[in-house]
Formats: sequence, structure tokens, C-alpha cells
Amino acid sequence: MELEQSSDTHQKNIIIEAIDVHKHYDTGKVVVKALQGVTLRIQRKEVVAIMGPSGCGKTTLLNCLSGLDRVTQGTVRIANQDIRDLSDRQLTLFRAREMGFVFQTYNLLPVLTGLENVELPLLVSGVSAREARIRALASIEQIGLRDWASHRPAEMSGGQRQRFAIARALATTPSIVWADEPTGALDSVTSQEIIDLMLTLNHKLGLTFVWVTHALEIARQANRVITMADGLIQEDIPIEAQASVSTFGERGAQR
Ligand SMILES: Nc1ncnc2c1ncn2[C@@H]1O[C@H](COP(=O)(O)OP(=O)(O)OP(=O)(O)O)[C@@H](O)[C@H]1O
Repeated sequence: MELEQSSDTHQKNIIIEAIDVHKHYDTGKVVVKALQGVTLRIQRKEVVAIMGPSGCGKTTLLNCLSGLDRVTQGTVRIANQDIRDLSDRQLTLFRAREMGFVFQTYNLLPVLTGLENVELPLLVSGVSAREARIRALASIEQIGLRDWASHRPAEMSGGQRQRFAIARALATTPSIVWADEPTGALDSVTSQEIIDLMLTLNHKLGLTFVWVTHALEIARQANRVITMADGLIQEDIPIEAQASVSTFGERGAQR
């Protein structure tokens, strides 16, 4: 009975579920089988790192799980919503409500200030200008850069830009933040500051994070590391259960 209850709680806490996901890219000349049957479940509040050699399908998996791209075959459920059942428009709204995105290259609009960049997704999702300002400032407060709100990205360091990108991802109060190589363009000290910020937000706000990374020193700070090879999950190990992080890391970090 107790077992049943605990497995029920486990099921309820699952926020990301992929079942036998395939993704093929038809380039006209060849069909690239980027994902070849990925099944995984991620619980609320987990911090999951996805590693693996270049071309193994990490970004494709992130795009398919987050609904930035459609799967060729298989099921993706986010917060119990099967995203295949959503039209493109519904999926866009669902993403805006449930998810935030952080990319290696920040993707801030250069003509807007930090504050305006953070306000943008709120305005796009229909929040009033007044409310957007309040929420964007609260989000910037979380990343500790209130004094930089009126600066444009060109005036900021890489770390500050990435902090604003994180503030933008937080502004819509998502439950999941996807980060594709979030520290790929940063030096090691700044990388660690960005990781510390995401881990703090995970603790404080209970956000679920999925990081795609090549860096072992980043991955080992997640709760769980998934290593991919050739479009499949090769290893899926909670950090505390890893007998030797360096062993998996040497494989995972290969490019
Ligand atoms: N739009 C596309 N059209 C055709 N092939 C693609 C497309 N996107 C990715 N691929 C191919 O799918 C495979 C997986 O690519 P993906 O970008 O997911 O790998 P990755 O593990 O994220 O690589 P990296 O670490 O270099 O970013 C690769 O063979 C890649 O060339």
C-alpha cells in the first residue's frame, strides 16, 4: 500500500515525460535520425544536465521536449499535457506560460534595455504594461541587477547579459527553465556565478531546470546527469548515485 502511494506521488510530481520519442530531419538527400526512441521522466524541482558528444541529439531533445519542435513519433507530456494535442498557437501560449528559455548567445534584443528585454515576453503574453513593469522589476531583483535595468545589452558583460536572459525566462513565472549551453560563452568564474544563480532559483522558487552542457564541472552540479549517444539515452544517473563522476564525464564530455 505504502509503495503504491509513493509511486502515485512520484507520478504526480512528473513534470516532463517523453515516451519513445523519435525525431527525423529530412534534408531532401538524407534522413537524419537525431532521436531514436528516447524515454525519460523528470520530476518537478529536479535540475537535470544533458551531456554527450557533438551531434548526439541534445539540442534536438531539448527542442522536442520544450515544444520548440514537433516530434516525428512518440509522446511528450509537460505538466500532464500531451503537447501533440495542441495546435501551434496553443503550443506557443502553453510554452509562454509554463517555460522559460536561456541560450548560449543570450538572445537579448540589442535595441532594448535590460528591463525592456525582460518585459517583452510578458507584453507578448498579454500582460498590461503596468503589470509587466512590476513583474519585470521583481524578476530583475531576483538576479541582482536592478542597477543595470536601464542599460542596453551592448553595455553589459556576458555574465550580466546571461543574468538578464535568466530574468526574462523567470518573468512569466514558468515551472520549467530550459538552458542550452547557458555558460558556453562565459569564462569559468562567470559560468559558476550563472550556475549558482540557477541553483538558487531552483531552491527558492522550486523551478525545474534542464541544462544542455558539454562541461562536466557544470553537469556534476545538477541532481541528475543524462548522457546521450547517437540519439539515445546512454546513461541516466542521479548525481549522488554516481560511483565515479569522472568516468561518465570523460565519455560525456567527448566532442
Ligand atoms: N534542422 C536540422 N536539419 C537537419 N539535421 C539536423 C537539424 N538539426 C540537427 N540536425 C542533425 O541532428 C543531429 C543531432 O543534432 P543536435 O544539434 O541535436 O546535436 P547536439 O548533441 O546538440 O550537438 P552539439 O553538441 O554540437 O550542439 C546531428 O546529426 C545534426 O546534424
